[in-house]
Amino acid sequence: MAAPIPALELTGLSKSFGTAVAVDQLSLTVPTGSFYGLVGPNGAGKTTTLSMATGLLRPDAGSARVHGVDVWTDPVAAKRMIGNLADGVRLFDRLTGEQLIRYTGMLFGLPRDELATRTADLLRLMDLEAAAGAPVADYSAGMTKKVALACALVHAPRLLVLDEPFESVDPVSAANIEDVLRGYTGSGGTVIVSSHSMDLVQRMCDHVAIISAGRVLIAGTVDEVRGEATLQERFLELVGGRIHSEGPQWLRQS
Ligand SMILES: Nc1ncnc2c1ncn2[C@@H]1O[C@H](COP(=O)(O)OP(=O)(O)OP(=O)(O)O)[C@@H](O)[C@H]1O
Repeated sequence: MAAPIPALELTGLSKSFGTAVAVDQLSLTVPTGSFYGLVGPNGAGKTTTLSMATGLLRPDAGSARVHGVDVWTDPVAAKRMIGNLADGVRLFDRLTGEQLIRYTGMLFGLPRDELATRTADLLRLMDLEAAAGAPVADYSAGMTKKVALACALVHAPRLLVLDEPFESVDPVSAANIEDVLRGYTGSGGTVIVSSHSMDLVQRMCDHVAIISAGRVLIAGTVDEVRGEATLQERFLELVGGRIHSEGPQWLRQS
């Protein structure tokens, strides 16, 4: 029997900025229906990888396929299947939260009635109903993150690519979002999420890849990767870089 087509398949992805290699022949297979965590130290290449995987940044080499569709040769078909919460991408923040979600849904050609229902559902889910009529420019960091996440969900994509989705999000909203994402993967959707929270990845994800210096150090199910240790311990063991110190002398207060 032929192997099932993965939700996301990255093959030999590479990207340099000048002489600095950000992503170095990175390959990764994200199975359909998985909740996949991408972790790594600052500057490891997570955002660069996800930007190339979602059609935002052209790779120097390699390919990205979403459910078998090449992101760079057939971008329209691929992007229809992707919901993307990207790091550092500007939103049309003169729009209100409600307008921004509706506008995003319109770009995907959703019918007006359906869009009204989805927008209302998403505003409720993200606890943004009270702020729905305010311009996104006036939102807090966490509210901005939540409205961007709502935009990523509105067209019910088959693959969700979320760069640090819980950063700045309050615990109640995070728990609500977590429930929705679990329901989504339970129904066959796929999530790939980058995070610095090992606890969150260990709790939520069934697969994880640890990347460092633009390469995959290890990838597999969370249980395979962590073995007998916690994910945090495994991460520190593989990535290194701990400085066992109480800080410089000049900082000490006594
Ligand atoms: N537009 C750019 N121009 C120059 N260098 C860049 C650019 N984008 C990323 N880099 C470099 O590429 C490397 C990988 O960056 P990237 O943002 O992908 O890391 P990251 O794993 O997402 O880090 P963090 O956890 O800090 O968000 C870093 O060395 C960074 O300085």
